[in-house]
Order: sequence, then C-alpha cells, then structure tokens
Amino acid sequence: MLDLHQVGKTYRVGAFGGERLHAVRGVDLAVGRGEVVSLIGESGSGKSTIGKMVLRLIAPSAGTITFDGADVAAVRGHRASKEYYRRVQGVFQDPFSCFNPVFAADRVLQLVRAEYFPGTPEADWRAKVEEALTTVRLDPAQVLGKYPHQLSGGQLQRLLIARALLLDIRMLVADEIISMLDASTRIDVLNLLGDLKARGLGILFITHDLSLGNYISDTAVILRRGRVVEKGPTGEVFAAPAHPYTRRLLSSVPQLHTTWEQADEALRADGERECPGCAEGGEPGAHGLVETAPGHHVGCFATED
Ligand SMILES: Nc1ncnc2c1ncn2[C@@H]1O[C@H](COP(=O)(O)OP(=O)(O)OP(=O)(O)O)[C@@H](O)[C@H]1O
Repeated sequence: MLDLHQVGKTYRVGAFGGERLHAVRGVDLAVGRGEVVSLIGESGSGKSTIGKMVLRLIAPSAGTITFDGADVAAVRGHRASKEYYRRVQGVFQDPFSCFNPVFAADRVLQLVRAEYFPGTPEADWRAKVEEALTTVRLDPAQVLGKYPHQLSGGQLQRLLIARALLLDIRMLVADEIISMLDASTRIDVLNLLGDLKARGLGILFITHDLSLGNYISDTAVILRRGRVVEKGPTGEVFAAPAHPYTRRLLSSVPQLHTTWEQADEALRADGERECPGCAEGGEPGAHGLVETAPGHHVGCFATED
C-alpha cells in the first residue's frame, strides 16, 4: 500500500535560508493493509516530517513515496488531491488545535459532506455519521451538538478519527495522537486503532514513546537524526535490538527487573560489538541497512557518535 523509497527532506534554515538541515535521509519503509508500523524516535529525529510528506503537506527533497504503486508526487490539482485524501488521512497530537472553536461537532462533519458527498440525502448522511461515531465508540447523541471546549481530549481525538473514517480511508497517519491524553483514554484510543487495523486499515503510528510502539505495532522503525537505524518485526526489535542506538533507547526506559547498574553494564559490553554491515565489508558510515534476521534490518553503527 504505502511505500517510501530513499526518501529525504532538507529544510532551508538560518538567516535567509542559507543553511540546510537534513531532517530525513534515505528512508525506506512500507505499510501494508492491516499493518501498524510505528515510527519511533526522539524529538527532532524527523518523524513528523515523514508523516507530513506522506500527507503531502510538504514535498520530499529526495526519493519517492507511492500509494498503491502510484507516485504521490504526481498527485496534483484539486480532484486528484481529493481522491488521495479520501484514502489517506492524518490525525495529530493536539486535537484541540484541529477544531474551529465556534463549530459544533456536526458542523465539522458537515464540511466533509460538502466536500466529498454533496449529493448524499440527509437520512443516508446521518446513518453514515452514526456508523463512524459508533466505530470510534462515541455516542452521536452526546457529541453532535457539542463545541470543542465541551468535549474531552480523548473525545476530540476520536471525533477526528471518525471524520477520517467517513471517507473510507485505507491509511491513517497517527502523529503522537496519544501524547496529550490521560492514561485511561490512551488505552481506549490504542484499542480503537487495533479495531481499525482489524478492519484492514494501514496505520503509520508516529511516537517518541517506545512502550506505545511496542504495544501497538507489527513493525517498528527506529529513527535517529533522520535516518532509519533499525527496523523489523516489533517483537524482534524490542527483544533483540541490534543497533547500539536502539539498545540505548531501550535501556533508558526503566524496567522493573533491571537495575541502573545492570543497564550500564550491558551498554558497556555493547561498545565491543561489531557492526554487521561493516563486518560484511561495507564502508563504515556509508553502507545501507543489512538484514540480520528475517525482516530485521540494522544500519551502520559508525553513524553512532
Ligand atoms: N519547517 C521547518 N523548517 C526548518 N526546519 C524544520 C521544519 N520542520 C522541522 N524542522 C526541523 O527538522 C528536524 C526534524 O523535525 P520533526 O518535527 O520532523 O521531528 P520529530 O521527530 O517529529 O520531533 P518531535 O517529536 O519533537 O515532533 C528538527 O531539527 C526540526 O527542527
């Protein structure tokens, strides 16, 4: 479904845009039907930039993004964009800033109707809205007449997902959508994403939170300074992290059965491990990802500093 091939993004920064910041470099990743891929990295690692490129909010500086084999860069004009967004939608971190405060929930959904379903009879539209709201476990009678300030963060986040579902989307880019929610609502939204996956949706789940990535995804992609340093089946990446950076990230998450001293000791031992790509004769710092186990790829350790 969604494929990124050697995707890069360079921003112009500094006075008069004279400097360049390589926010994303040579990223390859794929999200299939009914698959959740988590894109995990620290702040500034380029996660949102990747999400924005998939959503066509910014253009890649290098590489190609395809959806169902068609180049996303070739999507031009109102009609083609509309078709793209009928299938690919994004939900972002702060649900409060995504809504116009003077629009009640039903009016927000009416905007979708005006754009995508202008000829739909009122009764059919109501049935469609009720189905989308019920899917995200919102009670239509409770939310439809309400304004954003009368709804909780979790309800607004679910309303955003319902709005996306009205379009029969096939791919959802979920950018830190759990971060601003309290613990009990988090689990609700995570379980909702699980339901959507079961319905065949592909989800690119962007997070800085390793435990969320571990909980929800089939595939984990670890991003560092714009590069993928490791990717593979989530269970495998978390149980047997191959790249020193992934190991460091995992060791920085407190674990009940491990003391700090044990974690430090494990990291010291890491210093002696050899990069699998360099061991195969790859050029340090320049070789690509190598497969260390089926579907488990790791980048050069030499990019580590
Ligand atoms: N429009 C922009 N112009 C210039 N630099 C940008 C722009 N957007 C992002 N950046 C820079 O690109 C890098 C990657 O940013 P990005 O927002 O993709 O990271 P992130 O991993 O999503 O971080 P966070 O988790 O904090 O949102 C950062 O150094 C950021 O400052």
